Amino acid sequence: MSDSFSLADLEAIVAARASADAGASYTRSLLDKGVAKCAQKLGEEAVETVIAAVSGSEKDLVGEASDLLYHLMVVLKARGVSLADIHAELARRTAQSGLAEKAARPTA
Ligand SMILES: N=c1c2ncn([C@@H]3O[C@H](COP(=O)(O)OP(=O)(O)OP(=O)(O)O)[C@@H](O)[C@H]3O)c2ncn1[C@@H]1O[C@H](COP(=O)(O)O)[C@@H](O)[C@H]1O
Repeated sequence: MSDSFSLADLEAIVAARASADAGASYTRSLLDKGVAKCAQKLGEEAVETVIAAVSGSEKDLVGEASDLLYHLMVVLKARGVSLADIHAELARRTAQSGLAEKAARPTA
């Protein structure tokens, strides 16, 4: 299972749980609170991931990064953005290196 588990599987789980009973699903209860609450949780998990990256163990980082990706999938669901949208944007960016993109930005 874990060898083949992907973000697409997590996206499908989040989509399925969005219509589950709120009392039986953390995902549904979070979505019911609205996008601002989902985004707040994403921000908290991002900070916890940063702390784990700087001073936690590898196990801590794996755990916090997993929480972060789950909460990102919930926020994308709350906003109606699909993983396919993200894949398309990432694919578009492969045409240019990050450094070239940074250099081409208009100066403020
Ligand atoms: N991957 C996850 C996942 N990662 C983290 N979490 C939950 O995210 C929450 C965040 O952790 P916190 O310590 O901030 O929790 P908390 O303080 O209780 O949260 P709040 O009360 O502030 O919302 C915890 O309750 C975790 O269990 C997740 N909940 C669900 N999933 C996936 O979603 C599936 C469906 O879950 P349900 O929607 O609950 O059925 C699960 O089988 C998993 O595959």
